[in-house]
Amino acid sequence: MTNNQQIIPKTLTPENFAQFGDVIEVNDKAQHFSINDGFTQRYHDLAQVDVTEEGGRTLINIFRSTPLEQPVRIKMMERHPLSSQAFIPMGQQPYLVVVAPKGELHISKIEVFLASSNQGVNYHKGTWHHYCLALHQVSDFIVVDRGGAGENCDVIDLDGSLVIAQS
Ligand SMILES: NC(=O)N[C@@H](O)C(=O)O
Ligand code: NI
Repeated sequence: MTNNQQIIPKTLTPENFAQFGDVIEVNDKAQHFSINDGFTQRYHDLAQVDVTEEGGRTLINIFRSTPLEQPVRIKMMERHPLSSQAFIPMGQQPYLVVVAPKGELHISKIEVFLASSNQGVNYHKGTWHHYCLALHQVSDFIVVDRGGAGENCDVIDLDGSLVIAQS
């Protein structure tokens, strides 16, 4: 039996997520301006969509994700070496974001964030992450990622000894 190491999720902010990717949210630091006769504020260019390597094209998808049993054990990490991948929640539930810096995966570098339903995330190319982790109820996410040739998903299986504190 491996030792269980419990990880307490951090609050997701653009600053503490910067090494992994972008946080897609309305905040006063984001570039924004009035459009549509003043009836709309455009929060502009919030994430670096990077999908064109090796002739890739943009895909817009919906992921309908079922929550895993709590407490969530981290049993895998994956990365997309050819593209970014963005998750934008469509519902009202928070969700978990599990990431590690690009390059060689170091278990000790895994970080867990609790994202609110008002926050999307965009993993930069090569950022290690767990697949989509909904909480509390089946949740839909708009997912912007890459379609095209080439292997774009490296997966590493882990032993589940990293446990995310009940969220
Ligand atoms: N497999 C797939 O399309 N989804 C994963 O990449 C994920 O991050 O959820
Ligand atoms: Ni992914």
